[in-house]
Amino acid sequence: MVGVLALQGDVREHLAALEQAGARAVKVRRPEELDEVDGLVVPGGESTTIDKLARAFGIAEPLRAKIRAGFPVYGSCAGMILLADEIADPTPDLAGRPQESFGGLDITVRRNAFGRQRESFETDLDFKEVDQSRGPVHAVFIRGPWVERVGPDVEVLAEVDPAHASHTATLGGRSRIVAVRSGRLLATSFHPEVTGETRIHELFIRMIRGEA
Ligand SMILES: NC(=O)CC[C@H](N)C(=O)O
Repeated sequence: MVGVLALQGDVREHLAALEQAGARAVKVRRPEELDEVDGLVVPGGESTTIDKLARAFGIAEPLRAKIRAGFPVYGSCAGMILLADEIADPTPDLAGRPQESFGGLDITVRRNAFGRQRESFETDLDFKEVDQSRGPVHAVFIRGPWVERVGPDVEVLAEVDPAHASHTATLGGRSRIVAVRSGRLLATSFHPEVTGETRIHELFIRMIRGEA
């Protein structure tokens, strides 16, 4: 059974995508519920809000500990930010306390890297570790982050090619990393759960089962 962290964000879409990819999926909000699932999806939404709510619900620390112990987690968009060990531009809250992440992935992410809402875009990606015979992965980016640094144990699964994006200026003429994996942690800057694309969730389910 796979959980979706249900504090804020597009929880329902991830539950549906997991079911479509062949897993049973449930919402997870409380620390006890973490122990009932074999892996967790951290959805897209607003990473500062999810961070604050996770601390308020007392689930941030238990989740950090589980991640350190090898628990499989897939983070999409805000979820990628929450899995990153380092946020390039952490937003402080009203008390001046900087945004925190759960961490686990040895990467540095930049929030809203492609620009604001109106710079949201879609593109096709070559995505490693998924069935290529089903074509490229169509990716929707909604105020997504990109990955600015990857550690030695992090595998890059997909990059946005500046030639394919409407973002030549933002990208500065270079490709940007938008999907990574390290051990049993998976993260994408984009939202496969909104396009009917099931291969990323299928990959995550295979990772949980130890098949990928
Ligand atoms: N679609 C998303 O998840 C956007 C992420 C959001 N910009 C953040 O920084 O948390």
